[in-house]
Amino acid sequence: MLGRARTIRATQALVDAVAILHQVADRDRQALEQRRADDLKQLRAGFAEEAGDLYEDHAAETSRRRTALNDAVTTFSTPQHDGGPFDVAEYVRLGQATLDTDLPDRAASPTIPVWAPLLDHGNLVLTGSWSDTVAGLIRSMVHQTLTDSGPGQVRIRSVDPSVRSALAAFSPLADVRDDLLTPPATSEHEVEEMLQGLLADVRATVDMFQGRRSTLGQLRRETGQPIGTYQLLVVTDFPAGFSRRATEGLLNVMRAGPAVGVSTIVHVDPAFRSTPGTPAVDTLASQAETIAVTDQGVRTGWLPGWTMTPDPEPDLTTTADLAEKARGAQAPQIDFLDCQPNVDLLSDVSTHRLTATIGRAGQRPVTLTLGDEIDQRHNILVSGAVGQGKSNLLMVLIHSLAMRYPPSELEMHLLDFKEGVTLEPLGARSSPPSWLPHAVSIGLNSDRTYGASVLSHLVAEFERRATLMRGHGDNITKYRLADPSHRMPRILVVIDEFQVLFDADDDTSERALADLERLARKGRAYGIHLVLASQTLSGITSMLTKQDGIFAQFPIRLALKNSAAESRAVLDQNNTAAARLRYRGELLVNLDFGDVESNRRATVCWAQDRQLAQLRQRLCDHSGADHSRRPTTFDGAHAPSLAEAHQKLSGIRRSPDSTAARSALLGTTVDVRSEPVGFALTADNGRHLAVVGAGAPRSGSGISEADNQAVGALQAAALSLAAQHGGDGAQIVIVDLLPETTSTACNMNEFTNILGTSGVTVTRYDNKNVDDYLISLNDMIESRQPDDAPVYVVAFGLDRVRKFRHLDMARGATVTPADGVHALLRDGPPVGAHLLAWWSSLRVMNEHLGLEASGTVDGILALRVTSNDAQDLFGPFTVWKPDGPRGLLHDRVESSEPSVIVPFRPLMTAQIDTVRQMVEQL
Ligand SMILES: Nc1ncnc2c1ncn2[C@@H]1O[C@H](COP(=O)(O)OP(=O)(O)OP(=O)(O)O)[C@@H](O)[C@H]1O
Repeated sequence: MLGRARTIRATQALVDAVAILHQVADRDRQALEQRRADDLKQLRAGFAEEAGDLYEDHAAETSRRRTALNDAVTTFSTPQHDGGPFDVAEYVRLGQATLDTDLPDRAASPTIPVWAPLLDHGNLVLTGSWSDTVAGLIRSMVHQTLTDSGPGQVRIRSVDPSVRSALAAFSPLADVRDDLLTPPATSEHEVEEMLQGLLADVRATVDMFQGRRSTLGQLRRETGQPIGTYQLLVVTDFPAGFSRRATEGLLNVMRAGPAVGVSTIVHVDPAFRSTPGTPAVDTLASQAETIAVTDQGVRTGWLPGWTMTPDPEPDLTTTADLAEKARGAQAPQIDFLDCQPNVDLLSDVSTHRLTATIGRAGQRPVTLTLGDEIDQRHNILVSGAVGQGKSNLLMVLIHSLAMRYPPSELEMHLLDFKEGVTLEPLGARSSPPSWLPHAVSIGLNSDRTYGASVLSHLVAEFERRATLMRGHGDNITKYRLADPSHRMPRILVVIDEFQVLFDADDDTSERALADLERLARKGRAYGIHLVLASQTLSGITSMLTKQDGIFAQFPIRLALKNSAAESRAVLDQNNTAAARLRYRGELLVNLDFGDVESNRRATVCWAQDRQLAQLRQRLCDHSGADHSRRPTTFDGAHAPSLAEAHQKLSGIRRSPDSTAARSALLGTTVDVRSEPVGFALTADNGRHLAVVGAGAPRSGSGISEADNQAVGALQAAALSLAAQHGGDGAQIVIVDLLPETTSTACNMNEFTNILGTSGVTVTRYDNKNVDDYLISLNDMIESRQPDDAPVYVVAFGLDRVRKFRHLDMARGATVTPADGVHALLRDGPPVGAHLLAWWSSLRVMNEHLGLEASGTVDGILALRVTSNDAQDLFGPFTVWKPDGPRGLLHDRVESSEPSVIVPFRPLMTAQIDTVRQMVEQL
């Protein structure tokens, strides 16, 4: 602002000074001519002395005036720019002008800096044959336009039919954003197209002015928003390449453009002839200030009588810096809370609609309405390239809604498929409570299985609602109006990077797509609204359009800056406007399925993490921070700890009935409820569990032995069984054949000690005595009675038994360890004996089980096994690519298909005391 005020004052001063100087110059010239004549006369008359004085007087006078003028323009020669987005190069400096005089001492002539009005003010027409001077002047003007305007503010377009490539040095800008420097138009057709595009831009901005007489700069300053777009069109060798239509277009752009941010520099080469019937060059010149480059020098139309010496060309190597600045350009921030309307916290009802305020367009708030019966806009599609403000936009949308509606009016399911922490603070881990009370489930680092399960949960909810509503109208509004006591919150489902759901061509993808389609088409009636966000929609559009266009159910399109291809994907085939956005946080709001006519530019308000946390704290306070309503958080990258396993045990009470089935807890479901998953150990034959596959990746994954999933699953199983039995005489036999490093990393010693405090009898075997123990199982099973207290053999690393089928005759053995294990497998469950064992290799497990025991194990938990092994285990159609902490659990009796679980982590060193205390309190 300051810079502009100074610029205006300085401009005025300059104009005044130049006017004075013109008068002076004219008077001087007349006087000079008169005096010259007199001089000659006098000289001839021999009065040489007097003539000398006269010349001296003139030199002194002009020097005095020059000093005064230079003083007047000093401010102007150093324009003030604060580097903000509102800066615009209103004037560009061309060089120094010297007053044409016939004085013998030209150095004594006055000189002034020459500034040309440009953006927001006018156009320039530069005539002269193509030369270094012409090229230099053009480059200098473009360079200043870019340096003196806010970064990324001005787009340069060019018409270059003779391929002069005068602007080649600015090409780094095109790498930042293809619209910052578009390829030059060279053919007549391209020139016409470019001018049509510019005219459309001009018209769109004129519309935005709504009849106000103003310039774009004034409008921006008034609104505090970088609305509209500044563009500089550079034409070389006019009229070459210009058809009559293009010339008329150019004239229109020159006439109407400057006030709305489009200025033009036209180089006219007198060597080129115009197409007959086209407006003459003079007509162009009437819309511009003129500069003439001739052999006699450079003259400007606005300083007649002065000759200009152009400034040296600027250092064009700095264009890379300009490009870098443009890359980092950011919209002015609009505070999230300032942007929100003045409504009471958590006081709105969602019977008719949901309303959120996400930013501003000029001074007007940008409000989105979902679910309204008249507008029929129910779902939102969001896109934005990396780092363009998508996370912020989603957080703004979520929190704007959360402020208005209480959780009884609005519930949310939030899913994030990218590795990120955006949603994490919304989960229930925070203290004091600052989670999002509206969130039912939050999926961080979600995987496809989880995503698909959220969608099927929502489909189930939708069906539940459909049944409820029967007889009360066919949509949520009617249902709620029919009887105000009907409580039915609307549900908002936000899925960031949702395309990940369709990454593979498999069952999960198919299921997810089918559910998503149902929700998108029918969910609206039941108050379920989808917000799907993505960086890269273009890859999946074809897939989604094949399904009869899911996107046709998403009237609201929100596009942050992205490539032209993405812009087409999120908006419309003909709509590349998102590629021309300039800032992070600048948004194209389109409420009409991406139709190009409905584009509206806005700036998303900016929500700071701390501000949102405080807001959520207030929301938690207001809604009573009902702990039973904490969101369930599923973090795909993390396995639940044993301490959490223990918390989940609170649901599994000790049963006084000793014959009741006990459940060995192994992990949690990959779904909205994130529930404990157990394997029931009943007295039926086959109730054993085999864990198979590597428990941790071999190397380089960042997952260490301390996270060994096989150990974690079996520790949780043992701990949960102990919790269910306590002191009823049950036994847990730990067979620890783990390599020492794994055993130590997973705190097996501490774990066994803790288990011992639970009331069950714990015994432990290792490599040294495992053979004898396994052999003894044969007799043990034979001697047991059905009423005996259960015994659970929990074997960690059974494939490390070296002499599994070895009959040790030397010691008089009559059975092998294999016989003992087979006896347990075959006959154990009816007499309360169960095996839970881990083999890291499927081959070894098959060898161990052999024909004798095949089919005697109902439960298989596969960890890191190959796809072939997974198909051997679960059937030829199984797709299993374990990535992260996941296991595929199949209870062959209970279900026809395996399901994905997240196995618990082994006992962590940091949790030893916590888990010990928990077990002591059982
Ligand atoms: N509306 C906005 N106003 C001001 N600054 C913003 C706005 N939106 C984003 N920014 C700036 O851009 C940065 C990136 O924003 P954000 O994390 O939302 O981007 P993103 O598109 O989600 O990025 P990514 O996909 O890479 O995680 C923010 O840290 C902030 O500095």
